Amino acid sequence: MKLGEALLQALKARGAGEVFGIPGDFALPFFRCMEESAILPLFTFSHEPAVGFAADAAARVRGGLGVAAVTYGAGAFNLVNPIAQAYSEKTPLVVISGAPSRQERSSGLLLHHQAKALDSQMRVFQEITCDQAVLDDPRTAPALIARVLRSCAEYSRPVYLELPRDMVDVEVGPVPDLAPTPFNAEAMTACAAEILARLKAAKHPVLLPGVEVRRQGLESRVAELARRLGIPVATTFLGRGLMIDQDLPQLGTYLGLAGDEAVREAVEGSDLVLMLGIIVCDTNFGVSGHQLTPSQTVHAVDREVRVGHHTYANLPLPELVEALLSSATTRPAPTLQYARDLPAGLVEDEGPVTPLDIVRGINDLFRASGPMPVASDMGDCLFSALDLVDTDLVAPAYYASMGFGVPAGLGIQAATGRRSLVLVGDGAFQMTGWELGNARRQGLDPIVVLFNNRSWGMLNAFQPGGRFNDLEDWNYAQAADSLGGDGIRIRTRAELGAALRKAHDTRGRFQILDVQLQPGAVSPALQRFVGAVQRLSQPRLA
Ligand SMILES: Cc1ncc(Cc2csc(CCOP(=O)(O)OP(=O)(O)O)c2C)c(N)n1
Ligand SMILES: [Mg+2]
Repeated sequence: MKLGEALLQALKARGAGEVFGIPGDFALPFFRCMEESAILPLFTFSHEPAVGFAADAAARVRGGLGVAAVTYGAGAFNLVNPIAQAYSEKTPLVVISGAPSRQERSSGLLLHHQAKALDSQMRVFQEITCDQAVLDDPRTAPALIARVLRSCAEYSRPVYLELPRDMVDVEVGPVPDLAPTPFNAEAMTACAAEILARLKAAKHPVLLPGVEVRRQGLESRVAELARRLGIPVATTFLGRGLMIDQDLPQLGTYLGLAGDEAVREAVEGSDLVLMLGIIVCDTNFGVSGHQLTPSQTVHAVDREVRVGHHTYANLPLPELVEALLSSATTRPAPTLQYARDLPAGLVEDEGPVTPLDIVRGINDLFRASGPMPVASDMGDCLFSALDLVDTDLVAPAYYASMGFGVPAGLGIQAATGRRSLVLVGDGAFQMTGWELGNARRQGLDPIVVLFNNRSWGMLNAFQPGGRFNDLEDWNYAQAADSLGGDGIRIRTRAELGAALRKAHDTRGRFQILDVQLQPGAVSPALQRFVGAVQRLSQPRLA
């Protein structure tokens, strides 16, 4: 089999559903191979950041691997930011970069697209991926592909494959199926026993599932564990949208001082917080009223399990969950006091629209017509998304790069066939919103709700008064038609309600709802975060 085809077959066999990419001369043979073999559908964009964001969202929403294919140098370096985000937020994403041929590398010439040296690109990607390989030898390429793709899945992090353009059509053997990386079964048993003993002794245990639970397809098994152990479940800022389809004793989303006080007390006052696949970062725990201590937590992430003050190495999360389930004794379900009533009932009058009105309108639409998968960008839209009804939600809630929303909405529909709803601010839309021009030819038609406050408003909320945050209004609705979609400017709540229903009923063309927000109008969630940060920045009384 040709190396290019062997690689595509191996990706498909391991859960990839499509490739997102932009070609270049170093990648032309691989793009031709993709088109002629049709092993995986190819979706192309106009700028590589969108390629990375779309591949990231595809992996998050569907599971399996996301795939981003680019050319060497100018293409791959454009991809660094989205891959850094995928690394930080633990998305299993495969970067395939075309590269100079073996003959070109030994020509003695400086090659176009190269940076400092021919392997500079590899060195950059070593910082934002968990495994890498150059496929420059047909004898080793299949085994390298197998190893790197296994790392991608087991560590739920991006990986990097460099594919010299003269290698794509070289005959290779099949990519072997590798057994999972082994682990110490005795250590797994001991670890599970120790966790269960701590849970048994705990009076108010809480389970916090994190992104690894979604990335490794463990939501139903973790839900079964919560039910079996009778432990209430809380999600985090980054884990918003997790466990929504599970019949569970759900507390809600833990946001520290910026969230629901009852949820905060349940988590911070717990004598055992079981954190499975959680990233312990500032957006998850930065506004905590009380920082969780090792004595009150068990934390499993990145194949390590920290129990109190000691750590078990190389214990994969899926097997840990099964080990806990196999020995867990059934305990009664917790009596839950917390049921959050989410914003709804948009008043469709002539009043100006606020971010909370947008949430009300979307929640009304989802309750009337069924939820859509949501992609949120960074900005106040991300905080607004916290108050959406339960639905599949992908959002950069930790690395927090702008530009994610529209490409992610396109990636969701490419990967699942489900039309997405995108939440994006005007600043982030200016970065990647124009990728909507690639929607129609590829059969994609997201609904884009644009929070237009004519500013980098979130920054104003944290540090008011900077004129440098002001933006011009580019009249995004007017641009829609030239890009192949429909757009409408919305000034009142009545216009918002009607536009959401019309957009939902219009298929085949993307929809831009350019919602004019009053300057300074922010979501309650962002207001709570700003208040919590200010509260924590006050000198603490001794
Ligand atoms: C790639 C990148 N560059 C800068 C920044 C820093 C930033 C975080 S939030 C923000 C303003 C976002 O403005 P927008 O209009 O989209 O949304 P809103 O605040 O609701 O008005 C900036 C510039 C980030 N996070 N990513
Ligand atoms: Mg804005």
